[in-house]
Amino acid sequence: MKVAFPVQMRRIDELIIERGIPSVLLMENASRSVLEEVLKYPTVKEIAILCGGGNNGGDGYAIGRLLLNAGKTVSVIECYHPSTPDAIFNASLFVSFGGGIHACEESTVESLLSRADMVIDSIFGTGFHGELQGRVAELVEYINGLKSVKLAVDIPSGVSGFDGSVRGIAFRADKTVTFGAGKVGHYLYPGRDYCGEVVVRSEGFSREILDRQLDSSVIDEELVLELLPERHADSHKGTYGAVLIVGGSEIYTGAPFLSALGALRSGCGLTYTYTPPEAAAVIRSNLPEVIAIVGKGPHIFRDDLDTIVEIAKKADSIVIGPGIGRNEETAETVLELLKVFSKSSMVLDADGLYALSKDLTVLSRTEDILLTPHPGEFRRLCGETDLKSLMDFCENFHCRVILKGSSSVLCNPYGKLSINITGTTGLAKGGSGDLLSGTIGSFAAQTGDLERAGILGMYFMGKAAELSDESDASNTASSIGKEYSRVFSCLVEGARGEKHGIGT
Ligand SMILES: NC(=O)C1=CN([C@@H]2O[C@H](COP(=O)(O)OP(=O)(O)OC[C@H]3O[C@@H](n4cnc5c(N)ncnc54)[C@H](O)[C@@H]3O)[C@@H](O)[C@H]2O)[C@@H](O)CC1
Ligand SMILES: Nc1ncnc2c1ncn2[C@@H]1O[C@H](COP(=O)(O)OP(=O)(O)O)[C@@H](O)[C@H]1O
Ligand SMILES: [K+]
Repeated sequence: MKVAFPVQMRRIDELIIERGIPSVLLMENASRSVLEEVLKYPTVKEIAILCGGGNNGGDGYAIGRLLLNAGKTVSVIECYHPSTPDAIFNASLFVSFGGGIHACEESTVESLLSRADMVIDSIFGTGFHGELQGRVAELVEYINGLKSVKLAVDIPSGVSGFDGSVRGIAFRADKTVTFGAGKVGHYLYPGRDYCGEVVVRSEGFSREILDRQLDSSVIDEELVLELLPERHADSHKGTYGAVLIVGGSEIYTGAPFLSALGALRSGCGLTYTYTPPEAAAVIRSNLPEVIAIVGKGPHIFRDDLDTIVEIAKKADSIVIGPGIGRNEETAETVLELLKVFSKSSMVLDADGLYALSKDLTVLSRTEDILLTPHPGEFRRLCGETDLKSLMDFCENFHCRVILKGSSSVLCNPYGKLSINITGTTGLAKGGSGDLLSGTIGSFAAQTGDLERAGILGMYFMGKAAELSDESDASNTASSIGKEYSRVFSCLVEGARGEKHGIGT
């Protein structure tokens, strides 16, 4: 599902208006779709709408008029004077259809809000920046404490549509009705928490313009089915690629095992690991299908370089880092490997990223690398962890990065985002990152495309956690890796349903 940055959405609105649909008609269409969503709550009779001065406020006045016509009791609370032509027009229409407007400073506003069955937030939309302040912040905080149904128009006020960040207070919605396409800020935390259920309504928008203007996505089943490598009856292990995982140390003996589990279970033809002996023993006793090559010492050292390079000749992708540790010689060896493999398809994870932080210039020589840091690791590389910094980093170093979290974002050098929203708190436990890196390495070996592999890997691990029978608290990366089979089955069933018009 395509998603938009606010600036892209503004451009889409402009293009549609240039084609001849008046902006006020776009506003009417948007407001009608909100009306339909409100009418899905049959017990809601009395509604309070907070309106800002921009076009989001304009939507609010139009929604108010439509709700009055639908027989509801409606009060508008004016947070800012209407200032755009469409907001001014719709505010006056609301009044001429008998609507009542209250200034937000009025002392009766709180009791009016507490009486309402539903509160609609039409204060700010995609034009919001900064922080809610003064009386508006006070009212939003008051509303957040009420039991009524809360619905946000386009995006909850206080949430940045660009990156989901919230400074101070924001409206906490049960449902957010958005127009044309979801906004990036709907799907990234903390914004994702404030949106409740996100309903995308695109009546009146042109599919062709949306497709042409937008390249970022929230990863959904449809996209995954498009990207999933096919499996042919007439095939062999060579058809599905080979991955080499380099990692492990005498302390971290399980990480390469988890990474190899991800690789095996996501369909790779051959999985090689190169690890110190203690880590190889774990792999050999748990995953006999893996070709576990044993390193020379308790860590990956310079002495191992030649053998690793030799094995890598058989691999279509290389994962470096799971459990590799922070020994200084190991870090130097990792930097050497990055230079030697500069033309290979590589996933760099965990303490492989620690090694990279010692010399970021190595990135300028790599042609096809995906970094998979969590925010702590990314801060070490970049100094910041916000979305703009991530996008700048990928552009400057011409690389791909997955910034992992409760929502994860894959960013490419051209500012295209792929946002993963699958997953559970069962993944918030040591080991999940290792499982992910091997899964991505496996899909990279199968498809020859790291970005595609990153998208598939994130979705697979998250979906497997969702489908697992284990409770989130007691789930483990090794159990989640074993659930990949269910993800494949679900996708196949979904595809079959779609083919026969059943829907999923
Ligand atoms: N034709 C269109 O462009 C359509 C727009 N629509 C609505 O219009 C919205 C976008 O409208 P606008 O671009 O007018 O943006 P907003 O309605 O979000 O308001 C932006 C205004 O608020 C001010 N502002 C921003 N942050 C502030 C802060 N922290 N404190 C005080 N003031 C602040 C800005 O300076 C600007 O004047 C969308 O979210 C959507 O709801 C829909 O009606 C669909 C059609
Ligand atoms: N609450 C959550 N919801 C969804 N995914 C999560 C959650 N917590 C963690 N994850 C995922 O689990 C993985 C954890 O990776 P990482 O922090 O590197 O862990 P590890 O210490 O196991 O290497 C990431 O892919 C992250 O997106
Ligand atoms: K809003």
